[in-house]
Amino acid sequence: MPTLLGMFGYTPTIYMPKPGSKDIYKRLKTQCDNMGIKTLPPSSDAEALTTALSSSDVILDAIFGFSFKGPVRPPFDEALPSLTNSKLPIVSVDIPSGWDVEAGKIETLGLEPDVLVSLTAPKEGVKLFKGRHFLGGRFVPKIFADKYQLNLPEYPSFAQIVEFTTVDGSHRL
Ligand SMILES: NC(=O)C1=CN([C@@H]2O[C@H](COP(=O)(O)OP(=O)(O)OC[C@H]3O[C@@H](n4cnc5c(N)ncnc54)[C@H](O)[C@@H]3O)[C@@H](O)[C@H]2O)[C@@H](O)CC1
Repeated sequence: MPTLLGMFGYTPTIYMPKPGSKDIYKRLKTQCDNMGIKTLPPSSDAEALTTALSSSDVILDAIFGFSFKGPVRPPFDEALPSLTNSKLPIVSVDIPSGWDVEAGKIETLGLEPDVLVSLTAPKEGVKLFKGRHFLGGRFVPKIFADKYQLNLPEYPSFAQIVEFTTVDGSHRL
């Protein structure tokens, strides 16, 4: 994601307090370095994050994924409140960080994003999400969507993203 943002002319700063040990994380970090995208130095406190937030416009939350299980351990137990307290708009990827994939926001530290971009299909835990809600990841074959009654919205034309609408057809917010 940061590499795409860089290509579209944004200047993201990455918060990754513990360098990822998986090969995929290492390769993504190399791509970001090669594009001159800044990563905050690994740290166990949230000071650098708070400083970076003071000169940021929006938070793109991709900290925890659908396999997250609470409670939130350090250093994220400090980082999540810093993100919330910044009052910046938050866009979460797939599931807001700190939310349980099925039970939803059961952790008090869980983020309250303004926008959620669900991938492939919205997860059970975001049923009560009230902000703007988009769906991306347009690769579910109709046979699976029907079989599992995913009830996915129609993507217009060649779009790779679609916004969920309310029952009266208007967009949320
Ligand atoms: N894993 C996947 O297949 C995909 C992940 N995506 C997104 O990528 C982001 C990261 O997803 P991951 O699946 O890597 O996320 P995980 O929730 O598996 O882990 C992210 C990091 O958080 C740490 N962590 C997990 N539980 C914790 C807890 N309770 N307290 C403190 N630290 C904890 C893990 O050790 C890991 O370093 C998310 O926004 C997710 O939605 C999507 O972009 C696409 C597919």
